[in-house]
Amino acid sequence: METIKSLIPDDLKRKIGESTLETLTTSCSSILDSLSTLPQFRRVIGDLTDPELALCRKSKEKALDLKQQGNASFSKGDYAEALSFYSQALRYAPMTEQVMDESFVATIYVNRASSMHKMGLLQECVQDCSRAIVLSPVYAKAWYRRGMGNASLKNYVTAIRDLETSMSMEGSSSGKNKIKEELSMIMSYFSSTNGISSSLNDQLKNFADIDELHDTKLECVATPLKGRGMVSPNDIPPASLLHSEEPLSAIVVKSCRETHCHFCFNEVPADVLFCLSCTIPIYCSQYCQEQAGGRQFGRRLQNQDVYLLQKNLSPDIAKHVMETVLSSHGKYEVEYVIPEHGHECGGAHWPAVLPTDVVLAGRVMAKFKEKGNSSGDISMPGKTLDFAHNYNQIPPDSKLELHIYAVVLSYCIQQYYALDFPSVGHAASQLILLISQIKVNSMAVVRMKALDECEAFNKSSRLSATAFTSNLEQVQVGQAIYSTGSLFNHSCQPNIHAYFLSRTLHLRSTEFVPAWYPLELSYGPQVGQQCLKERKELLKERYSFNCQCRGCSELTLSDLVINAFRCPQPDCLGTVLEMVYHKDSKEGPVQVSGASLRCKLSLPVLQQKKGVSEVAYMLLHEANVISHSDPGHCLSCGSYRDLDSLSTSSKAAMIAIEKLKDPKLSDKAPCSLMSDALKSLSFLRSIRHPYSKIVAQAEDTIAEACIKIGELEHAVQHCKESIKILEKLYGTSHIVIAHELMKLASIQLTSGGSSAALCNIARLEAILSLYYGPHATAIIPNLDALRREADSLAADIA
Ligand SMILES: C[S@@+](CC[C@H](N)C(=O)[O-])C[C@H]1O[C@@H](n2cnc3c(N)ncnc32)[C@H](O)[C@@H]1O
Repeated sequence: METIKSLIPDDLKRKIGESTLETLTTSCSSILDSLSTLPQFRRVIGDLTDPELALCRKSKEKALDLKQQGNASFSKGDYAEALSFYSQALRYAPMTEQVMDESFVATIYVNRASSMHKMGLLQECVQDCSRAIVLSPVYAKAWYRRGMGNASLKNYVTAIRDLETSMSMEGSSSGKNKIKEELSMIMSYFSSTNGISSSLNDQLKNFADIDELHDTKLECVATPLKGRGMVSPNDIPPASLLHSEEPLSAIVVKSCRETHCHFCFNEVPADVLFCLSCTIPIYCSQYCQEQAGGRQFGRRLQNQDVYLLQKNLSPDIAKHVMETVLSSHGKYEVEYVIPEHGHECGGAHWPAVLPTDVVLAGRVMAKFKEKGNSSGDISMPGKTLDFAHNYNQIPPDSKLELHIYAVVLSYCIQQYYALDFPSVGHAASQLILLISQIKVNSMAVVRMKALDECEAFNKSSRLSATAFTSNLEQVQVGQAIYSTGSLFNHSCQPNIHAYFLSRTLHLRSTEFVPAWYPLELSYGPQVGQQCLKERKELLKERYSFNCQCRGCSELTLSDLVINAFRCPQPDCLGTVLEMVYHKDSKEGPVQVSGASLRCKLSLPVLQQKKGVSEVAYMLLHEANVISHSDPGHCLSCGSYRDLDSLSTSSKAAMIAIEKLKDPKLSDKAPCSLMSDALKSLSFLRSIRHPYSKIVAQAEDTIAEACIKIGELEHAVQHCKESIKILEKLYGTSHIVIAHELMKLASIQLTSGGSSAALCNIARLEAILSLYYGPHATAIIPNLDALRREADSLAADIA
């Protein structure tokens, strides 16, 4: 990007920076004229799109080398390392029908299956064997390993069939004898267990998704301040599932490229699959592989295969082979989908290099192209997608980047479709609008992250105090654009909650919403999380709009206390702020200003010692209050504090407390560190407002440290203090409170406070069902384990 930027003359940069929707076509024509003639630009495009230079090409030599390294690791007993080498070998092995060496790929699958069998990954082992069998139905070793995997899974009937099949295909007599031995052992075990088996299907049933019916009507209406928005003509009760939707297009984020499926965004299992044509995407299953790549895995049984099988094998065995191959192939209903990654892997690596937003725009464009847009006009989506783009509000430097990326993307896509991208400004301007639409409307697909301690907890049969010692974290795994989802506006005090199962968006009401009232979700910032000023800045920077939500047009209690100091008067709960809020002179949103602006409160009003929320209300709603209060004065009684020195000492106290987080300290935190932290906490309490978020964070950090050193009673106290503050900032039914309750309940369960824990678990369940309904178990890591523990305790108490 920087190379191309440097090639653009300064006057053109200025013209682009000042461009508006009206002048976009002209600025695009100018950049096309300027770049297309430059040899350096042609070289950059060549590097990105020339298959000969691509870094993502398959290579049988590399696959062979990796397979051998896998064999070496297997021989020395390092099965995890072997698994990783075999996976990399599969990544590089050519797999398209024309060039695939089927027996080579089948061997790697079986070798990987053997490593997984050794590691106890039994289902994954059986799956890899089935993949090998699809490629090479008469491969005796694949049947043998599948039989052994099924036997370990106690699927004895199938295991016996697999081993019989293997025996009938095995050429060597020593090999046949070995299989015979295994077979007789499994048969005798099978008869001794009376044929009890747990089939894979039985286990998979547990994962069935719960589908809720919902018939909420949604309508898109024009709003005075936020463009279009969504409402319902009916009253909506809390916790109603309002909407579910598949994305128009989606892409995995760069940080998750090696860990999460590039189609559904779930973490990949040990038997990870790869793109058949290039080495970039990874998939969790054949289904995702086909949806993204658009090609069938392996090959289907041909007529001559069937003939040969029937000729060479007994009818029973031939039937078992055909059923296995067909069930591995025909597991999913094949519907025509436009492959998401199909147009990207023609031997070029631009999808791995360009920013996520730009590649996502390319995906949307390719979908429109493949949906039968025969005109060859690849600039259609910008016109067709009816989404906001906010082009005029975008900062000048971002406009320049958009121009460059639009030109680069058009060359990349052009290479795959062998189209002549119209080298006119209008086409490029449509692409710019499409990328801007993606920036404004795409959503971050997120997952709740389980922490390391939680994993340990899951494995142990009894609850451990370290189970939920850290907060659950939301991590972004993908970026996706949804047709209806994009019409919901943002609120810092949302009344609906968005979450994702795989890549499907779900929207659920978190409170009662009357008919025709705006249904709004949060694009990120929320009241309680940051103060008004920070929220507004973030939305402006990330989405280029000035937030007009209910949380930003009325000053809330949370905004007045979140970063506040406490009043120096011991009996006053007033708040001392570093900045001053005032209402805009025009009837409109709250403006936030720095120290120079005055608060509109008269001294008599201040002297009445109003509560914080009353003061907040008057501050903005009573036109006659006059401003004479500088920052540093209590909003209730007017008393003064020196904020400069308080800020410095507050930061120093936080640093002392944060030292407890150092992972090197683990459970051996020296006493002096804890006593320093406790002194700092008590200092913070003396200067910060009792509802300040900084105090909540300090309480939380100390609670976690107390758990590490086994001081569970103290941990409970600090955790409770933190929750009390968070309730003031977010409200009592916010999802943040549920996460904290999860931690508190788990400590209480361990420290013997079982009835208090059960109460907290009941509260947490109520909040989770508001936000996630029956999907809570699928979303919140380890919730099931906590529920099991609570159930057994409830039974003990009863
Ligand atoms: C995802 S779109 C939502 C639908 C959009 N209002 C429309 O007409 O297409 C996001 C855009 O809606 C507007 N918007 C959403 N929430 C807003 C808010 N709280 N305040 C002001 N504008 C908002 C902004 O223009 C923003 O860039």
